[in-house]
Order: sequence, then structure tokens, then C-alpha cells
Amino acid sequence: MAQYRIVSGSVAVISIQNPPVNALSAAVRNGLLLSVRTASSDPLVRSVVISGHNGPFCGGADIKEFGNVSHLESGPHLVEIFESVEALAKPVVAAIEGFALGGGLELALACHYRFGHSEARVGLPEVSLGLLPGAGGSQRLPRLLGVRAALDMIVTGRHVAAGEALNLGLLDRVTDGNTVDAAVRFAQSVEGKPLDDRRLGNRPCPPLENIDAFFEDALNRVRGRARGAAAPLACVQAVRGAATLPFLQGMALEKRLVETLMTSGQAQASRYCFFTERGAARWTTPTGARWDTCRARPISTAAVIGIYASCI
Ligand SMILES: CC/C=C\C=C\CC(=O)SCCNC(=O)CCNC(=O)[C@H](O)C(C)(C)COP(=O)(O)OP(=O)(O)OC[C@H]1O[C@@H](n2cnc3c(N)ncnc32)[C@H](O)[C@@H]1OP(=O)(O)O
Repeated sequence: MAQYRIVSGSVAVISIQNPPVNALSAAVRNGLLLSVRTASSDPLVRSVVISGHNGPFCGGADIKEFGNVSHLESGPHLVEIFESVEALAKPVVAAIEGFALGGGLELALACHYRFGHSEARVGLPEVSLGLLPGAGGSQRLPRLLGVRAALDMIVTGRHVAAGEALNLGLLDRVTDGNTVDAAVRFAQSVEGKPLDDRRLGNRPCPPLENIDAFFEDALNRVRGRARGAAAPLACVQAVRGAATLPFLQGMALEKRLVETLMTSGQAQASRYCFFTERGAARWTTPTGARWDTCRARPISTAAVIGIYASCI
């Protein structure tokens, strides 16, 4: 779901509500697109803030829906939602608390401004799921950060802390206080200002010297580390597309690459690992004891069982 409310007379606050990580399930995607359209058509609304309900901004696409066509198709595609956000004629500010990961960061990249809490972290960890950021992230991030920093984030999938994200230019501002309140005040201050420069889809990628050699080297390094994994190589190809193609052609390349990865055995196995690891952490004995709640019993006597064979 997405909650929609108007604050301070002119700011629409859209809040993603899907605990525990505010993943972008079909219901959230439907709510988000409807809210964006409502904000667009309401003449009283002059700016928009997107946040996560009760803490985290968004943990990304709903991984449970992957491989389930009927779930995926019961909501709009992320690419369509993010295009509507970016195209909105009113400033949109992402208010990031907790984390913005995968599709969550891709949503923030479609916003015109990004505010983060000082303890928030952001990242595009799709590669760990055998995927690439397939909702515009592979095309928008290089346009914002430049190829080197974007490629590093996309190929490693690492989580970046707010301070580093601010230095990289990924976040526009960081606050220790209430992120939504700060974002609302800022949104009001930029109402009516031009937005063209703020739309990453409109920007060219910052130029890079010796582009062919750079990507050849990147592919070789990734090939050496990837041990047969397809996703890291596809990530390099997609970022190369961002550096060399117009935005829409880059988006088409990203789509082709992610569609191939999504049905691969490697992606299916990675999803299985994701949920199994979390299941293992919840495992209990039949009495309900868990690794983190039980205590070792004291040992008072011990015996050694076995055969001792000495060499003569
Ligand atoms: C269609 C376009 C093509 C591709 C686009 C892909 C874009 C994507 O967004 S892919 C997903 C990218 N996101 C991630 O990889 C984030 C995965 N999640 C995490 O790393 C962590 O869960 C966390 C968000 C950092 C939170 O960690 P923690 O607080 O330690 O909680 P957990 O125990 O890990 O998770 C709690 C609970 O939430 C479930 N969950 C987490 N993330 C997702 C998700 N993205 N979708 C669905 N469910 C998610 C997790 O399984 C746990 O639930 P259990 O019932 O306990 O398993």
C-alpha cells in the first residue's frame, strides 16, 4: 500500500507501507502509481515527498514475487512508476531513513532530490540475487555518479553509508533529525523551480577517457572474480550502455539483460539462498529453543570414547 496525505498546505507525502522492509509488492506499486497521479493532477499540490512508513524507505522489489508472473502482472512495472515520478512537473524529494536498496534506490534515483538520515544506507544489491538493477538503476546511477563509482556499486552490490553517499553526490543532503520533516521543508523551498536538470534520464553520463579500454579492463576483472556468474558481467554491459547510449536505448538494453537473468538458474538459486538463509536464522528445536535464546548447560563430568592404538 501507499499512504497519501497533504502537509503544510502544498506537499503531498506518499508513504510506502509494506512491513517489514517496505518492499515494492504489486499492492505497493498500484498505490504508488495512483498516488503519483493524484499528486500530479491536484492543483493544490506543489511538491511531493516519498518516504517509507515506520522507518525503512524501501528494501526493493518484492523478491517473493519473482518467478510468479501473476503477482508481477497484478501491478504496474517499476519502470513505468519511476518514469511517472521523474516526469512529474512538481519537485519530488525522496526522504530516506533506514535503507534504500535495489528498487528502493532506483525509486529515489527517479526523484528529483534525495534526502537521507545520517544512519541510512543505500545500495543496488541485485547482483547478489543473480540480477542487475533492472528498473533504471543501471542507467540513472552512472549519470549521477559517473561510470567508475556507479560500476563499483552495481557490480559489488555493497551498501553505502549516508556519509559516503553524500560525498559521492548520491544524496543531496543528510540530516540527523526527522528526515521527512526536513524533506517537506526542502520540497516547499524548491516549489516552482525548473526540474529539467534534476531528471537523471535527461542527463548524459559524465565523460570518461579511454572508454573501450576502461570497460575491457572492467570485464576482465569481473570475469576473474565472478567464477561463472552471469550477473556481474551483465552489470558491466548495462553500465557500458549508460556510458555510450542515449537514455531510452540504455533502458532497452537494461530490459533485455534483466529479462535474460531473471529466468536463469543462477538467479533462481540465489533467491533460494536468500530465503533459506533467513529461514535458517529462525530455526528452532521442537521445544522452541533457538540459537540466540538458549544457553549451554554446565558440564560436570566427561568421558572419552574410542580405541587407543599405540605403535610399538
Ligand atoms: C522487474 C525489474 C527487475 C529487477 C529489479 C530488481 C530490483 C530489486 O529491487 S531486487 C531486490 C533488491 N533488494 C535486496 O536485495 C534487499 C534484500 N533484503 C535485504 O538485504 C535485507 O532484508 C534488508 C532489507 C537489509 C533488511 O535486513 P534485516 O533487517 O536483517 O531483515 P531480514 O531478516 O533480512 O528481512 C526481514 C524480512 O523481510 C524479507 N525481505 C527482505 N527484503 C525483501 C524483499 N526485497 N522482498 C521481499 N521480502 C524481503 C525477508 O525475507 C525477511 O522475511 P522472512 O519472512 O523472515 O524471510
